[in-house]
Amino acid sequence: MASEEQISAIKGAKVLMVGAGGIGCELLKTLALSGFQDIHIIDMDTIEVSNLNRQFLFRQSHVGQSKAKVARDAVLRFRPNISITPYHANVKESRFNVDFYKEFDVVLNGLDNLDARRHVNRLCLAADVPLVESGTTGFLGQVTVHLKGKTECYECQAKPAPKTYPVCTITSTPSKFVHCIVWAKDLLFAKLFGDKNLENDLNVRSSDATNLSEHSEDVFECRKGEDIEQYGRRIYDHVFGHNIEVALSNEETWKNRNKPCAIYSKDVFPDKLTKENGKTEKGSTTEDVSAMASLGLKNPQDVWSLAENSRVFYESLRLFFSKRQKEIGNLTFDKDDQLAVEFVTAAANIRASSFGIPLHSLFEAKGIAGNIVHAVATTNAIIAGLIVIEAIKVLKKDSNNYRMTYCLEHPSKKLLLMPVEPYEPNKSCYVCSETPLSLEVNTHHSKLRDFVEKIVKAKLGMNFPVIMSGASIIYEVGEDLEEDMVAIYAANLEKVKFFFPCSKNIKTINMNLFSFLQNVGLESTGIFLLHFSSLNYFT
Ligand SMILES: Nc1ncnc2c1ncn2[C@@H]1O[C@H](COP(=O)(O)OP(=O)(O)OP(=O)(O)O)[C@@H](O)[C@H]1O
Ligand SMILES: [Zn+2]
Repeated sequence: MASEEQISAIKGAKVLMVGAGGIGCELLKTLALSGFQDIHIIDMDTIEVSNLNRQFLFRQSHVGQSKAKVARDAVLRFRPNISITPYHANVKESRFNVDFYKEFDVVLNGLDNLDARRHVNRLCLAADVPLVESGTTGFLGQVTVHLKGKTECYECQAKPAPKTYPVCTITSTPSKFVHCIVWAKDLLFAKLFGDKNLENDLNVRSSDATNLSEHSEDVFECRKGEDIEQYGRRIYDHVFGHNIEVALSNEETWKNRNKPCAIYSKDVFPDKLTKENGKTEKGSTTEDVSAMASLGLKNPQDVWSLAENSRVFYESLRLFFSKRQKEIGNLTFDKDDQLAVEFVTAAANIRASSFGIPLHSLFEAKGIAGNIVHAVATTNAIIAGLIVIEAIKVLKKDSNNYRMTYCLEHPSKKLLLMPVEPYEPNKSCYVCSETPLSLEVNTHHSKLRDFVEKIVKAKLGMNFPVIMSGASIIYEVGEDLEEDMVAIYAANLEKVKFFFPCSKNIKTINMNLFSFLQNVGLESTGIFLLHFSSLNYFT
């Protein structure tokens, strides 16, 4: 039973929820049932069929509609007198600024990605609003409380980087199915359907005997007069045949490894592919276009033979070029894109077959390709309950009792929920502390672009950096910049030794990154130190 004090804290509170997915649906319901009366909710997504098994506020008829709006309507049906304000929007939009955050007593995150979490963390710090952060993966979950100056912020501890694999394992010596998936998804799929200008480690030159005269052309481009079947066969033979033979020619590589075998289309494809595969043209929308459907393959849990994978490979390629041509050049792999999953599954299996690695079903391949750990609705419900418990403590300013709680898969000391006292802020956190952060950059080689892209944006997560040298802006990102300024900034990005000052003395450049004030001290050695002072977020 809630005490009088709790009830009045809840009733008077204005809360912001970010995310109306698995955790968000549970959270909105629990907040409403706990007596919260003024809830704002931001979610940028629309409802997908795959959400329905656990995001219980949504029904089949809602597919395609805003999650935030449908979640609101569903909850108002059983709590008609409370106020729920939905925003079908990205939380990173500029309208959700410090002033917007300041209106709330507490912010509750039910997000699924680091980028948005970091963004909300920084705005909560800037607005000095407490944040209750959460996450689940299968049976695991956690809820943490972040209060400026009192507890660590979301970014005080470095987050483990997603698993990566050495490039040579992916391109030359795969030994696990996941290596074949990464190859199919990040190299082959990206090369065929993604941005052609992006760097890619896949061998792009062909030295196939039929084409000696056109040696320099990109083998992944469709040639003049070539029909889609010829193109598909050529790609197949190049990546699964020719490239493997080239790899085999390097004897050293295979001394202590099993040799792969080259696979050519003529050995696995029936003669007239197009006729056989082209008979059914199901599907008119992007979501409906499916190689499995047109080939009559029904069960995504079946493991296909090499021949079946080869047919899916060709058919999905053909469907991309015939039904989704407009998207080619801009596609990135998406685990919810059926045709993309079919292509990647087939390509990974053919490669696996070549390297003697066991083949997998589309269902398994999709899980690996999308880094999917199947969501557990119960974990989301438990986590949502814990978020509300912490939110109430925040509202009562009961900071001595804040807890970070971990939801475990197996009991530890007979407990499945492990509460821990929150940690103190990390004194060297560049986001919430005032301690400068030092970075070393080799100014002889680094372009301003390297600095902006690799450090400021990728590493530090600054979305709209404004970089100043003395009083002048040398780089800026923004929606309403003049064209000539955009051109000047673009030119600045390409400058090497940009950081070399005219004078040999240490020079200070004021860096205003997302209105972060920063100083750059330059040393005459060509290495400079960057001092961050994160006092003035978003001011
Ligand atoms: N930048 C953002 N702005 C607003 N909402 C966001 C942002 N990033 C993620 N979200 C929302 O956070 C929610 C996270 O929910 P959840 O983890 O259940 O993911 P999902 O996309 O619904 O399901 P799944 O990824 O498991 O298929 C999603 O509804 C997503 O739209
Ligand atoms: Zn911090």
